[in-house]
Amino acid sequence: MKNKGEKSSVYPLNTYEVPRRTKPNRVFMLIYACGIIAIFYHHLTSLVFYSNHLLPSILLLIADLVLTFMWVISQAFRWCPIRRKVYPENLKKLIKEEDLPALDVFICTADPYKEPPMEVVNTALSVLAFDYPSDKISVFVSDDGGSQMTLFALMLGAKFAKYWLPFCRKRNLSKRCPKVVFDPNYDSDHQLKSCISQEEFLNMKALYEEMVTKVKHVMEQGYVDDDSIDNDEERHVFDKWKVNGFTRQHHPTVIQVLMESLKDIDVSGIPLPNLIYLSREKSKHFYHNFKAGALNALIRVSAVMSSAPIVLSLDCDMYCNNPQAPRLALCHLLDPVEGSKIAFVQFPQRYKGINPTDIYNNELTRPFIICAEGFDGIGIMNYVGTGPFINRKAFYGGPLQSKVNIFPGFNSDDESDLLANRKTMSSKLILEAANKVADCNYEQGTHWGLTLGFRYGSMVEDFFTGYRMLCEGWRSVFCNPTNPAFLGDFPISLNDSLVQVQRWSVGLIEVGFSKYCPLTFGTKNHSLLMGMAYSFGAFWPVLAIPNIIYGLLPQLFLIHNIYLFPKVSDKWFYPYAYLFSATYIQDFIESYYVYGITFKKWWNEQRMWLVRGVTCYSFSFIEFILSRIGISTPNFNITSKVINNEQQKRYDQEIFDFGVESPFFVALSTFALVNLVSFSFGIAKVIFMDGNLEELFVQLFLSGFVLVNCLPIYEAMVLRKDGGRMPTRVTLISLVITLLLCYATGFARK
Ligand SMILES: O=c1ccn([C@@H]2O[C@H](COP(=O)(O)OP(=O)(O)O[C@H]3O[C@H](CO)[C@@H](O)[C@H](O)[C@H]3O)[C@@H](O)[C@H]2O)c(=O)[nH]1
Ligand SMILES: [Mn+2]
Repeated sequence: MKNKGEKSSVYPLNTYEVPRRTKPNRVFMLIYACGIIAIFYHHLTSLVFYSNHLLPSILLLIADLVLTFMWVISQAFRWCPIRRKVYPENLKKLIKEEDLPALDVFICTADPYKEPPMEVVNTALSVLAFDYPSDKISVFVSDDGGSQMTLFALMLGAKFAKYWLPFCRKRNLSKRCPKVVFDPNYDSDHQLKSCISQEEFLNMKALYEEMVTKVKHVMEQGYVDDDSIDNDEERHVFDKWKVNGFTRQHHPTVIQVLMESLKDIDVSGIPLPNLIYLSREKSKHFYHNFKAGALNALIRVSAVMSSAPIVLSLDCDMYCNNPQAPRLALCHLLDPVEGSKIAFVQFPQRYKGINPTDIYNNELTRPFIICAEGFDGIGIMNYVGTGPFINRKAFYGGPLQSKVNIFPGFNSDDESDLLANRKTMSSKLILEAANKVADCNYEQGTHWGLTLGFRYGSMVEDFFTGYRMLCEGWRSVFCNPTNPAFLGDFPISLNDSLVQVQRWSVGLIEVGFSKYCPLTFGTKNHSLLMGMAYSFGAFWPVLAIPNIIYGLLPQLFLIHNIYLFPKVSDKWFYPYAYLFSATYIQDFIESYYVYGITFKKWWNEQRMWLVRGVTCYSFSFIEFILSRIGISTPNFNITSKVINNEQQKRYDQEIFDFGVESPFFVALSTFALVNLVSFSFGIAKVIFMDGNLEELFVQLFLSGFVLVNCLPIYEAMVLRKDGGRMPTRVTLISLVITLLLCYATGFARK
């Protein structure tokens, strides 16, 4: 690595390095481009002069055009990737502790049954315990599930925090999420053993477990019963749920201040942070815009109650793993030169409990780390929904705006009243104003969702909003400390994982095929490289096209003795062989040597690329088209964070989980069967019918390649007996479709 980011300052807050591979990468781009040109030359000449098989030739040309388009725009990531380093120790030299900026943390939850309230409490406690002045932290939990159980759990969490925060602070614990500290597997951490007496540890654990038991009881009941409540004041809080007609989809705003810095202190006498529960108003008559709507309500409510200049947004399952996180982010946000231009500092999405070879590629190192370093090199970073520290100003317009009105909708008299009353967060005036901005009709006729706050119109509000901020002239930065700042949950079953990626894909396509298409809008409003990099994100799902064409077409035609590629002895065979192997080899070298991804992990990632291509990427196109013609509206299917023991066991043993009768699996099984039939036919032909291997080599190789990728699918169809096997109905339906496809190809011979 070459160090290029050396700052002249004696106490730099951050530097960056340019990896040595950048120049070789650019040379490689040139050679690779020559290979692509050769293939297109061959395509055109063979299409014009010799094509006996017009339809498949055109389809293969389309597949290559899409692959080329995606390759070209993806080069933005390889152009000048960088790796940053931060120096939080220098922060102290530049800014006094009492001058550190205040921080508002947003935590979103939406369903107590898919997102257990104890998870939310753990996440909240892990950030309340940041290594940061307590009275500068305000945590706002948004509950789109409108659940009294979640509020109840947070109430207990607030009581527990009085003990928990001093406990963490006194020992300077490196992990501050109670669930992690009290996990029996965490015992190995010597830090705990060396600095806490066994008695103290057990006392704290007992307090935690008492809270868990109470929450469990309430969850079993489905409501907060009188026995679980300590006093009338608390009882009164839950009266709101007793009103007739209070449902998840239809209820008034609930705002509850659970801890208030100016009033509440912990057991060591230090002020506690602020903790606020918010469930914005929901009405059947207003579209609520899912998470983006929740976040906009949070921006406004927090503006009224605390208006910290820096905002951290987290999903409820993303607990803080590194209490230094705010200081690491400040190393960028307080940078004397660049700081004021930065809209957000993004930490990568990292997960706990990924199995050793990451069978479903949940880690997503390619988009979350490798592409992120590429983005960072062009001065921007993709916003990934959870883990960004955001400059509050960026929600209200570009970096050059002179005065930001963070109280839109209030006149200046109201505004000064609010500021004067700010000291007591739970004052009537503040609560009334906060309730007003959380109303579901508040946004009517305003610019919220259009040019203010989180932008509506895409299921990936994070990708879309971050992108629009950058188009307004902001910069953003990627921060990836060795000790991950946040760790979250991920779907442990294949179907859930595909459902999640389908939602992302729909959201990305919504951006790609809108007037904000990064290829035009981004390029014009920012830079060519940014347009390319963001387009790669927005058009990611179009990889389904080459995937399906290359995964089915040559195979189906092989069965009908039609050969679509040059013979091995033909000189045109070489560009194909070169591009195929160069793509995989480059990808592997980069993954293995630069990012330490083992061969098995890498192979699983390649497999998931194929799997997603035939399932969620393609299905997302169908969903997108259906929504455009008004047949359906995309829905935010919340990923379940509840552990199913049997599924968890299979996941830990690295066994694929099919098990449900999902349309994804019909598509996947059909894909696997076509390749099995084609490969068997090809081999039989070479061995028994004296077929010419030279002629059918490419098609046979492609079938064999997909076949190797699909081995777990055949196993799940035939050999397995457990709950994760391929359902028989899915196998039978796919078999019928496979036979139909093989038969129908006969008609498309010409
Ligand atoms: O109506 C809704 C739906 C979801 N959420 C919250 O959104 C977050 C993400 O939901 P999850 O089901 O976990 O989806 P993921 O696919 O894991 O989320 C990723 O993708 C989302 C965009 O699709 C981003 O918003 C997330 O930050 C990012 O982690 C959770 O905290 C939910 O509580 C809401 O607040 N309101
Ligand atoms: Mn999630």
